[in-house]
Amino acid sequence: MGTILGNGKLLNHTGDLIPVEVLVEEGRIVAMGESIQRDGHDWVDCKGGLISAGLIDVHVHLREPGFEHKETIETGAKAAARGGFTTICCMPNTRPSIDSVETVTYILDKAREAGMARVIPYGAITVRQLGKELTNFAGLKEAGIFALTDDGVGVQSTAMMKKAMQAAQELGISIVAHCEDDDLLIPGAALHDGEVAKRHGLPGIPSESESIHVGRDILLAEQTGVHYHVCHISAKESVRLVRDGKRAGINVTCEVTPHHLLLCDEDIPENLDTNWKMNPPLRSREDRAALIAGLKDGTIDMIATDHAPHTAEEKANGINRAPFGIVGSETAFPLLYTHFVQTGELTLKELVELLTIKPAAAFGLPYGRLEVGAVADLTIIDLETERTIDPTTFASKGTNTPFTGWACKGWPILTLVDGKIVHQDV
Ligand SMILES: NC(=O)N[C@@H](CC(=O)O)C(=O)O
Ligand SMILES: [Zn+2]
Ligand SMILES: [Zn+2]
Repeated sequence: MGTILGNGKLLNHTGDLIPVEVLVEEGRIVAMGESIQRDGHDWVDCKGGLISAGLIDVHVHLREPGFEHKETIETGAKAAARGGFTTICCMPNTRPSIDSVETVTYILDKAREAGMARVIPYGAITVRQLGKELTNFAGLKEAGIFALTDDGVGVQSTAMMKKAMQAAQELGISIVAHCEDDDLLIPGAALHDGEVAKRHGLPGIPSESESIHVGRDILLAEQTGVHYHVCHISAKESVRLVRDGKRAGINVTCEVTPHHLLLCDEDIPENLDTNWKMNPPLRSREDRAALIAGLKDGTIDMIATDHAPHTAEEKANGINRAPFGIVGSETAFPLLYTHFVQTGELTLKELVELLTIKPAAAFGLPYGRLEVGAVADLTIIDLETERTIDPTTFASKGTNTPFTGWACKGWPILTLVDGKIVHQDV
């Protein structure tokens, strides 16, 4: 006995929406067609919504272990399921950081218990993310990490990064980088180093603090042959470097966040609401345009949220002292659908691919495809009903979003992981 997802729509090869039913049995998609024999199967009404392969988010912060007041694996994986994400990859800047087999195993166990989105942890590149000593890559790989990163901080030493890439390449693990050169940072800087920071009399975070690492690392990736992936790309120079790297045949990929695609520093409210403070910062209008251009021409491979929950108390510390980061799991698809697909900037097919098959392909994940035989990770999205973003309804512990009150369509109403319903709002 299986479950039929009925009354749904499928994006076909030409990008048209056609009626579809999907039969799920024992965690797999076993049939798809305009109409499937009832045969005593359960039947779930998709209410005319889009049936997509489950969304994949390669960049989230789940905060556990160590910062459970901000988020737990359970609340973060639930928030992801609510946002239509079936696979999420969690960052190692926890306490302890994810730099040992024990912590990887702890997270995988907790995630299994939660039974929400599938969670695949990153392993840290360096012990305690201090940039001094490489972690046990082979052990971490064996324990089940997604890839290696020190996200939260940049790897400052060029020699350390080169050593990491050589070792990762030999083991077939990707190196994922938070690109930030600390030498170029002014302590307390919270906004992009541009007109807006200047107008407020604040020190800025320069674009080069990101792009210098992007350039450095692409050259090292060329030398070492590793798959190198840039986190949350934000500056136009970084986009150019990735584009040039790809043209030169270097194995480089990158992600962009919904907030860097939707917002720029000019949008930050005059009161400097700390829900607009994130790392990297919202950059200039031209940077934002370069990100959109990069997304369209294939330079940018995927969209990832950088879901970074913090408590309201922490965020109440003023623009200089509040922590960097905003939540994203529960608003990503509706924001992107409303502001890129409905406006004609991207097709629905392009958006879905940027959140499914593109991240899966870049990292070799066996998910992201809607086809018979595939793992039944599925997301059903209501493309019609408009709702307003309301953080009080979030499953995440974090309510730190600049998008409160934004009216959107494209809300995920049903999420299945391994054929099991993990979110249902129909
Ligand atoms: N993006 C952020 O602004 N913050 C992240 C760290 C990170 O992604 O670098 C966090 O852990 O809060
Ligand atoms: Zn980062
Ligand atoms: Zn991050």
